[in-house]
Amino acid sequence: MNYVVEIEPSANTGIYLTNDIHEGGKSEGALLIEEGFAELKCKTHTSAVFAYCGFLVPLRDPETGLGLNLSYFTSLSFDLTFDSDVRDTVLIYLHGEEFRMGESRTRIHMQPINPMPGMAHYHLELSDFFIPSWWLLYFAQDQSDSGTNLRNVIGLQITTGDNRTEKNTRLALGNIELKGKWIYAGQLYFYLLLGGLAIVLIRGLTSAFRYRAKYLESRERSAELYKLNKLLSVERDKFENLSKTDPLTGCINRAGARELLERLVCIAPTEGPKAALILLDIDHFKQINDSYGHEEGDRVLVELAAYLRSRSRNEDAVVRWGGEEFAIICPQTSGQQASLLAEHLRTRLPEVIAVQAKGITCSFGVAEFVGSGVEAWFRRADAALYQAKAEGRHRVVLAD
Ligand SMILES: Nc1nc2c(ncn2[C@@H]2O[C@H](COP(=O)(O)OP(=O)(O)OP(=O)(O)O)[C@@H](O)[C@H]2O)c(=O)[nH]1
Repeated sequence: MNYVVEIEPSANTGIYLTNDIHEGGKSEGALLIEEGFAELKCKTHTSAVFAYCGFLVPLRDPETGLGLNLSYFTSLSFDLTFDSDVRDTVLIYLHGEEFRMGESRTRIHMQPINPMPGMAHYHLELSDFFIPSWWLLYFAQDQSDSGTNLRNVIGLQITTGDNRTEKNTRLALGNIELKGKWIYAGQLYFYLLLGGLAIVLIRGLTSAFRYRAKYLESRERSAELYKLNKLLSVERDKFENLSKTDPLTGCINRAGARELLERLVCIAPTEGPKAALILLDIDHFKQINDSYGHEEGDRVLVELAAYLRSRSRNEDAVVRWGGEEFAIICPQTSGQQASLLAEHLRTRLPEVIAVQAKGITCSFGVAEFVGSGVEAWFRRADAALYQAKAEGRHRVVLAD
């Protein structure tokens, strides 16, 4: 992007005449300033000093009041009319004010042009300005002091040139234009680099946020899945338990009992009896159903189951074996001990309210596990029960 400073000669521009009088010369000049141009008529006289006349255009930054920083400027252009008795150059100077070793001085930058007679537009690259050899000779302090410095340019000077004969010259200066860049290439690259880094950073952050959001989403989903699995496993356990529970009485059913018995007989041998099995069957239950109805029969079953559970030990398992038949699995119990428990249950049966009124009795078959498998164990208990029924019911029979 270009930045332009335009100067139109006028009374306000502050253009003034310079000539060699100050250095001891004799050249004469007359300056006329009109709106839009400044005219200089000059008669140069040879003398001991370099003879010249010229314009000096002050350059000031209106905001700071200092000279112009032309470091970022690229060109100087102006309209100039040239008339002279002789062929001559015109010298263009830029005066840079600077401080060195605590002292103020003016660094001169210069570029000659070779004007054609009459009016022409001149365009000069600022990079073509150089420090004249006379300035280096008289003012430069060392080698490092020979470069240009356009950071604080306080004046533009346009003077008659190198032809040292006596001459009459007319110079008319029109519009002056200084063109520059808002930022110079180095800065532009720096800002571009900065912009690039910012884009990379923003992209990185955006990706990081996106990945974090995904991570959080997947974590949330995992948590949901975990909860669902837990729920399913609870439901599965519930169904598994249900499949091993009798829905009417809440006792373990035959499937559950079978699993329990298998586990029991597999336990490593312990001292003393391993287990005993009590089978009990309600006597003439069919008649209960027939007399009081099936629902009342169910109530008897439910209350009897509760009675059996309340009278057996914690480690015993009460099983609804099927229909009106129950089993009690008693770990680490001998046949004798189980018979006593069965006897106890038989005699206390009237405690069951639903049973008492109907004069219900039960028959019991008891068998201790003797080490020849669950089926054989069960058959022995069943045979004892059959015997109890056959011998008149309402009794306990212990298998051999
Ligand atoms: N209310 C009810 N009755 C059942 C249930 N399961 C089986 N029963 C009944 O139990 C009775 C069993 O009758 P039987 O096998 O003849 O035996 P019993 O009448 O008890 O005679 P004994 O066992 O020889 O003393 C049948 O009438 C079945 O309908 C049940 O869940 N509820």
